[in-house]
Amino acid sequence: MISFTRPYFLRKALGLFLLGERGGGILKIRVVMESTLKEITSNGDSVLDMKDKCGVGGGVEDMYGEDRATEDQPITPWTFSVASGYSLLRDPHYNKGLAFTEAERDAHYLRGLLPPTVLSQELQEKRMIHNLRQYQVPLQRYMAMMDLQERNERLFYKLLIDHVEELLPIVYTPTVGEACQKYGSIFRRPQGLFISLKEKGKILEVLKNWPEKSIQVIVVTDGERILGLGDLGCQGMGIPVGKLSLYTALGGVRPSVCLPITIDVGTNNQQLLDNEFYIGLKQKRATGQEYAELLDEFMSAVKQNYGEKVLIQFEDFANHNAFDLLAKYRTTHLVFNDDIQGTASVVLAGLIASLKLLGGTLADHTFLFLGAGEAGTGIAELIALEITKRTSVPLEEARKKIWLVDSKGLVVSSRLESLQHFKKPWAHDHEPVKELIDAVKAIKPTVLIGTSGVGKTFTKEVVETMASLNPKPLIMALSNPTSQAECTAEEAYTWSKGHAIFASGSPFDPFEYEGRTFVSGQANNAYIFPGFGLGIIMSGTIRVHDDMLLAASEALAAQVTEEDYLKGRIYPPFTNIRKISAHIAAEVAAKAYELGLATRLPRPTNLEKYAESCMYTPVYRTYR
Ligand SMILES: NC(=O)C1=CN([C@@H]2O[C@H](COP(=O)(O)OP(=O)(O)OC[C@H]3O[C@@H](n4cnc5c(N)ncnc54)[C@H](OP(=O)(O)O)[C@@H]3O)[C@@H](O)[C@H]2O)C=CC1
Ligand SMILES: CC(=O)C(=O)O
Ligand SMILES: [Mg+2]
Repeated sequence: MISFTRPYFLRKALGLFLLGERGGGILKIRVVMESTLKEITSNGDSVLDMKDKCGVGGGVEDMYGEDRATEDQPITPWTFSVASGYSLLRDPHYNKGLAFTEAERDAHYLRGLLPPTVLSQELQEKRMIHNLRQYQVPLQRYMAMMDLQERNERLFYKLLIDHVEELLPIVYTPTVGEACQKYGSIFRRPQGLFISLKEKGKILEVLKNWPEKSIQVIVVTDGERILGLGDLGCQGMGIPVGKLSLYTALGGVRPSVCLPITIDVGTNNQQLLDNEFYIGLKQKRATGQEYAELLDEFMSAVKQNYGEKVLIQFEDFANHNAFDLLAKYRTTHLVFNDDIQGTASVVLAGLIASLKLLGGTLADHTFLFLGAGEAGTGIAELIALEITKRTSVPLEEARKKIWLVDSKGLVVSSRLESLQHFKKPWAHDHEPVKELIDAVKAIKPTVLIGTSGVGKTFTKEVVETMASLNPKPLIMALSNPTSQAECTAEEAYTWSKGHAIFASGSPFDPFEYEGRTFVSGQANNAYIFPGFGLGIIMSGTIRVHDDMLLAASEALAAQVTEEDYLKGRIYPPFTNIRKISAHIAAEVAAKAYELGLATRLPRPTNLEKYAESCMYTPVYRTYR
């Protein structure tokens, strides 16, 4: 006997609804009128509810991506089959392990394939976290989490959501950095698509090899600047995988619509090229036209395969490509560079929040950055933009409050000729200064931000000087992973004698100084991109606009409570992140509607409730 799954909404045509039902390798299509929709569904949401919830591209009728291909555009014929028995246990989307009920074991040919005990998801979760805690080495925990993700997706996400503060440092920075460094050795099964130079001319076909057809978010890297660890080539795949698991866990974007991609154009990392276990192309990086052509083919193929409204997040590209890619595609595609834009938004949120502790307005402060790359100049520009919005000071003037130091020293006008284009707006008039400490003494910043990718660069003298210049110096050590942090929480609090307000890109444990416990915030774009992406998807937004980044910053800053301030933190804890993400999503979507960039019409009245209703929850579903 073939058992069929619950019907699901495929498309609406001529006022009728087409429902799909899967069973025994057969896709049954039923045509019904709207009035009968409620009757047809059994457990959980009605099909009508599903249809009204957020769908691909934020639209309703293309929920399964069927409508986005034009009539004359070739499509791939594909079929559904129902997993049952052994293959059901091997399917991470549907596997529930020992949580299959007696009835499900009967209906799905599972008898004898599982031991007799039936466990609840809660008990499975308790056992899993207990097992994870037995591992002393973070990389072992990472591997156990990845195994779980490949075995039982819902349990993975439930565990991650319920233990977010504990597990974020495992699936994300800092441990994901080590995982990328060792990716060749720990690689088991593909978790995303690898598109290398070998696939040139065939990228559309490669995209069609991915099992999911309706994709809403792609995180793509070319592996050249993985965190502050440099060029890790193809092994950078850990980053898109990790970022997308946060899209789901923190932002509630369904895992099936997320696609991690690594573009492999070679690597200039000689150690990897010499390593027999390296999994990528063993050649130096392609550059220039060869690189541009591959990226262009990729961008076109993505749009052709998934439509206008797929969000493409560029992640950990080196700055010599990142700015150009963003500039090239921001008017033709829905693109977002997390390192430039997401980081800017999260740091601006922290700065807005910190004004409660520091006093004054943003325009009253002076900012000094160590590092003038993607993160540094991205943040600098958004601060300047926010100042102009709030004060009507022209952008050029606002920029003068912001100074950057790169590997050659302070960015000043006498260096203008030789500066990369993204540094030029920051080349103010000043005599050359070589060292950071001298720049601190000369500029007298109230805020010091590290985006250099180089650890230990905020020395004792630097922090002490900041503390001598300011009653409450704001110090942000943003570089990841922990080994690359410009200073630790302990150093910031000790050297400033407990006066610093501190935040870092990778997390630090609370630190006790002279009887007071300081809880530093994590200034990481993980606060922003999941909610930002959700806001874009649910509203069917077609382009990213800077005002949406400002809206996200203000939404995040508004979530910092008195209790957080008392502990010295300028970011809320991650424990509330799903509520925070819904709030960010709502504000981002509201801005998109205001700007006329949102296509999901009519606009839902209560965007925050709508965002919450769109969010994936990983509790097990009942199988009939
Ligand atoms: N917390 C967060 O959410 C995020 C953190 N980051 C972290 O920020 C770091 C930088 O990333 P990104 O901006 O993309 O990298 P880039 O390579 O674009 O920029 C690095 C900048 O640091 C400068 N630099 C390097 N070494 C030194 C040094 N010894 N002294 C002074 N300046 C130096 C470089 O100078 P030059 O231009 O002269 O080469 C460059 O301007 C990484 O560690 C990354 O993990 C990034 C994004 C988000
Ligand atoms: C957090 C992040 O995106 C980075 O360090 O690159
Ligand atoms: Mg990044």
